[in-house]
Amino acid sequence: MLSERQLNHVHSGPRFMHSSTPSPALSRRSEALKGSVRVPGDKSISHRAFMFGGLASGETRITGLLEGEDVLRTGDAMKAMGAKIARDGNEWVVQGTGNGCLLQPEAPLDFGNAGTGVRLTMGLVGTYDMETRFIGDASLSRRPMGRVLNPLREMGVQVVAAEESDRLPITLRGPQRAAPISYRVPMPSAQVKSAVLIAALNTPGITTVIEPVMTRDHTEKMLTGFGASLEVETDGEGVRHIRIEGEPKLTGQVIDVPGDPSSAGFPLVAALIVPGSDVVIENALMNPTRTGLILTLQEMGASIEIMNARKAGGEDVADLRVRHSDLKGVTVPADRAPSMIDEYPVLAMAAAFAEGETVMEGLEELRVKESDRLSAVADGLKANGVDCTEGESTLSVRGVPGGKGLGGGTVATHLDHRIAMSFLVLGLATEKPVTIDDSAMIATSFPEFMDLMTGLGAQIEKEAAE
Ligand SMILES: O=C(O)C1=C[C@@H](OP(=O)(O)O)[C@@H](O)[C@H](O)C1
Ligand SMILES: C=C(OP(=O)(O)O)C(=O)O
Repeated sequence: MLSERQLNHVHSGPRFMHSSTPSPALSRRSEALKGSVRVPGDKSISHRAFMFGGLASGETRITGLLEGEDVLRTGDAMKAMGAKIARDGNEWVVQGTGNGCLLQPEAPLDFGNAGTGVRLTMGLVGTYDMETRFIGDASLSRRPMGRVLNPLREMGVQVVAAEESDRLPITLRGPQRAAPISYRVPMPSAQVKSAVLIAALNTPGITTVIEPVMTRDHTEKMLTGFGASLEVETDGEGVRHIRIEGEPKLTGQVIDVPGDPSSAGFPLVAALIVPGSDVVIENALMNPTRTGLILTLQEMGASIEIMNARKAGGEDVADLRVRHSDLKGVTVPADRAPSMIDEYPVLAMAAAFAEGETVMEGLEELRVKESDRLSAVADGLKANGVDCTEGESTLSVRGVPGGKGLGGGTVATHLDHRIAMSFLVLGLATEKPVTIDDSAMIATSFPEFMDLMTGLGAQIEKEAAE
């Protein structure tokens, strides 16, 4: 069910702002978690489903869409540029404008907290001969946008206005005819790769994106599904060369969005750390660019059974049976980071209960997420008695199996949904409760989080604000 806040969002467009009153929450040591759950649809695929559906000719029908605030804002942006989007029972129905036919929005596009939404949409509209203004909340306005603006500048896009160091609010003005480029992505980022590939949709000729380290490949797969001509070649060094032909005809599709493996990480880690737990998470996306958390937890000794592995809509999916496990610390190599980039906060919670030390390497990208996640995790762990060390791009956590003496602290979430959910998971197995200063941002990616977790037996409650 959509909340009133979400319905307003989709039906009347602009605009709620995150409430200025924080909504603290608390979790406490819980009895065994039991049951079977379905996590909401994958956020990355949901953003792209609205975006490509809104651009394609004809109708796109989407089931399993994540109805989180981030995705709904992408839907609003597509509507502001001419797409028609409506919910019809369990489906979302999108009538696209046709590739190359987006309209100039009348008001700034407000992406709230969503990095994916704003960065991919900058690619989408940057090459249009029109002016578009992008805004976001305090968290998004602190995040770097130069990583997307730089390749767009090479394609002929003008950055008419931006805050210092290419931060939001930003106004783009596209050229009459964009120039195709060959662009080597300087950091492992699916958002940057995707922004350039999407910009190529309104650019004549062949655009090439060179990706030294493979990141999630939803843009490549989905654009191909919508009819774009896209070729991927991996060279002897494992570097991917992605070539896309400009100005393709895109045609509406039927999309079934699988469960978000990043959201699955929360009930999954909760089941591992709460004694006696036995939980099934159904229909989780198992795309190999997204499964780093499962691999790492298995190396730590986690009991995660992958059941009913199958294909759905061109993606691997499976059900995961997770049972409480005695975990041991491991070293997580830097090259695994792209396949679990959003999962480090919740991995750190598992590490807090593992025997010995867990060392996570190659975490520099965590500093530019909704918050500086490296600091936010380290500070929250310390506030709850967990011994850890924050390096420039590393985090080491020394766990306490059983959680004795842990908890009792309040965590600053810095407008970051994953920090909020991770620490609520921590408190399910610490001796003392864990409090978070604000749970409101959970609605950006996992609106059902509280109900789903309490349904499994987790003791999580909202607290009255001070
Ligand atoms: O392309 C995407 O859908 C995403 C890419 C990742 O960001 P980066 O590209 O910044 O690594 C990830 O953190 C984000 O949650 C979703
Ligand atoms: C980093 C995330 O999202 P985004 O970059 O879209 O804000 C996330 O969901 O963890």
